[in-house]
Amino acid sequence: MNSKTVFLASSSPRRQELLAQMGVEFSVLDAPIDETPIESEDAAQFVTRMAREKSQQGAQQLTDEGCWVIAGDTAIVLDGEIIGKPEDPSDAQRMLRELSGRTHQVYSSVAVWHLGVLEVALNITDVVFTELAETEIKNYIATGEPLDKAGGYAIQGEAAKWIKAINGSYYGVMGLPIFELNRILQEMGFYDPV
Ligand SMILES: Cc1cn([C@H]2C[C@H](O)[C@@H](COP(=O)(O)OP(=O)(O)OP(=O)(O)O)O2)c(=O)[nH]c1=O
Repeated sequence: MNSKTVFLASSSPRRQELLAQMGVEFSVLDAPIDETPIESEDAAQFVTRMAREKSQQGAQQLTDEGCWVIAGDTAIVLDGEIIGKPEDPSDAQRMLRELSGRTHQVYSSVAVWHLGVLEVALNITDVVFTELAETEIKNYIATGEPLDKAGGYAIQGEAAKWIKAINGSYYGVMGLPIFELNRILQEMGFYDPV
């Protein structure tokens, strides 16, 4: 049992579910930041900066330096271009048409803040999508599932049936690269020695 005080700076139910799956006990913090990419940065720089800023924002709300603050960010990358979350159903339709029959990358970062030290890791996973018919896209959008997800789909939801293969981390695609997070926590001395 680990008695550390942990905060997850995220409103994402997926990140909450995956951190709980790791066996970490935590409270949730709302850490809103400006999520606009800077023109000069690439996808890797963008998603790692987002996770860093979310965890720093969360840490600023706390008075106890000894707390642990975890945050993450997930973006879809197609032909080197970052695809964020759809703004509305027609934006989701545009994204799913673009992803149809192609392989894209999911960039998923995780950052941990503790005692003023910040560590960040990035997972990049290839996702192979089958060809999608217009009616499939329409019906999927009607479920509401795409709207709060990067790229307009959820691997853990109905979109699972369209994913031929992934090369990388399922948990990264879902929103929290668990393996990388565990490694950072080990390196930062989160776990009690056995
Ligand atoms: C690709 C993909 C993304 N997603 C989700 C994970 C994230 O919640 C979301 C990406 O948006 P993010 O901006 O990374 O996160 P968020 O706004 O949901 O939460 P917060 O910033 O407060 O931490 O997309 C899935 O649930 N399944 C998937 O297959």
